[in-house]
Amino acid sequence: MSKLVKICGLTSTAMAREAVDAGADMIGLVFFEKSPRCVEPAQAAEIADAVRGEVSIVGLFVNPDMTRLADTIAEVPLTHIQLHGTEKPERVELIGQSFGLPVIKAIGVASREDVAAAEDAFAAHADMLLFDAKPPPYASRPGGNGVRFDVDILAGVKGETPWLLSGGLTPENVYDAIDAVQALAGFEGVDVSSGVESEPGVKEAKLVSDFVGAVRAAASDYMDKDA
Ligand SMILES: O=C(O)c1ccccc1NCC(=O)[C@H](O)[C@H](O)COP(=O)(O)O
Repeated sequence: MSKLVKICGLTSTAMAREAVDAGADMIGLVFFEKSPRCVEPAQAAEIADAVRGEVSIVGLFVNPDMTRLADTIAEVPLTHIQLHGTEKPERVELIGQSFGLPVIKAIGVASREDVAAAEDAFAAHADMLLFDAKPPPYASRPGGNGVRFDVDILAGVKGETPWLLSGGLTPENVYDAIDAVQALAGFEGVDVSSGVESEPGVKEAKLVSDFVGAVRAAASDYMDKDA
């Protein structure tokens, strides 16, 4: 089955067009001031309008208040909200209900226990989970750090809530990463930011297209093996 590809942290309409033309399913717009990928709502609206209807448009927030969410969503109609902070399960659910949008809850994981705890806590409250590496101690942001985690820790995932794999993925390593998790319950796709950039905030068309190509190849080889 085809897997979702989310390209996160787009900062221009040209990058969004390249991501869509490469075959991405979701694009992420970062509304976190400390990120080099942060976009103002007006800029985000332009980017979203350029590809609306062709791709899901995910707004990424870190511990947002309701006013911030409401103001942003009024200016930039989104298809999904991604929460990448320390939001609690009830808060995740409240945000989803308040805005009538599916919520992707990002979780930094480093052990099997982290994965199990995240599933137990958020299964009934989030529409999708995004397993990411924990940010390194020097990081100025909770995600988009290009850091990998050992995907073997996902082996016991229950998968009641669909999930995306992220954290340090690149066109070179995403095939093997998918191969390792492809058969796991709930695996829905992958998310990338740093690995398809020439510098933070600047996506490189060739890297994006190589990344999507590697994801499609991994899914198709898996189906062939399974047949
Ligand atoms: O991308 C950012 O700058 C960012 C800032 C604050 C919170 C989350 C952020 N990115 C989250 C993403 O969805 C990334 O795609 C994910 O963490 C993977 O990033 P990378 O390891 O760089 O591929």
